[in-house]
Amino acid sequence: MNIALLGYGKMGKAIEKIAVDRGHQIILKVSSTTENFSLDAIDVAIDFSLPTTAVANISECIKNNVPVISGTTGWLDHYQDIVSLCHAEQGTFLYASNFSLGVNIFFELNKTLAKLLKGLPQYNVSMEEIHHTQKLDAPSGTAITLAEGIIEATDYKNWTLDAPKQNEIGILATRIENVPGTHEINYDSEVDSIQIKHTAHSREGFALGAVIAAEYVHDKKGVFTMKDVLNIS
Ligand SMILES: NC(=O)C1=CN([C@@H]2O[C@H](COP(=O)(O)OP(=O)(O)OC[C@H]3O[C@@H](n4cnc5c(N)ncnc54)[C@H](O)[C@@H]3O)[C@@H](O)[C@H]2O)C=CC1
Ligand SMILES: O=C(O)C1=N[C@H](C(=O)O)C[C@H](O)C1
Repeated sequence: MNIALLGYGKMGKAIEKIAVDRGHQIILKVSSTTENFSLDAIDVAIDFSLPTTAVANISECIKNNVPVISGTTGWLDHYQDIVSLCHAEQGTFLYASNFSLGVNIFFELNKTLAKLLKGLPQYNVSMEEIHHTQKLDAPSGTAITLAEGIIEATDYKNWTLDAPKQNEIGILATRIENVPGTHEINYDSEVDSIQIKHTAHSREGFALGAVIAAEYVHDKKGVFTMKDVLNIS
């Protein structure tokens, strides 16, 4: 496939390596210094840019009939606008807060654990996400997806970065130099604790999942998620 990288930072570079190893060509790299670009001859675009640039990048691809996947976090207030645009233009779009195959399994484990603990109010849930110090958004997109999974399965209503009130999931966002991404969910009662945790050892897992997702969508139409890619029902 001919791939456009919309964002050529830490993730763009990790994706380039894996895409080339899998036989693809990177024919466009867009960064903050790119003034104009053409999407001619692009089979699929991969957006890992900034919270402030993702919506424009994704819209441009959809309007030019170029399938696009995005891993950029921090822009999700506009997710439904993008879904509507994609349907209106009969385009192709996939967003994932985390492309790691392991994290997508972890999302399912999280929902199963939440369902199991729904009837046991003595367990109080909380979450910690740890990332590198350059990260622009907090909490992470992954932590928001995890919290939404718990909210869907239980009586919790919201997540918060502040001290949690009744029915709120407290998220602690910690920033430490060079940490690629760690997410931990804790259920604490007076007598014991249950914890589940995913630790990324590098960005390679995110990048591999993104290339696999790009390969999946490039010849399809519609709005997809990693559940479609991984055939999770
Ligand atoms: N969904 C997932 O699996 C993952 C998501 N992320 C997210 O991906 C995004 C990028 O992460 P990193 O690569 O670590 O950030 P980064 O800061 O290293 O790279 C961002 C790049 O975007 C470029 N950029 C600026 N304006 C642009 C524009 N208008 N169009 C295209 N590119 C532009 C910058 O020049 C920079 O190279 C973040 O939102 C991060 O949270 C990061 C890792 C995994
Ligand atoms: O910014 C990052 O680095 C990451 N961002 C994503 C998120 O916000 O969840 C995914 C991953 O944890 C790394």
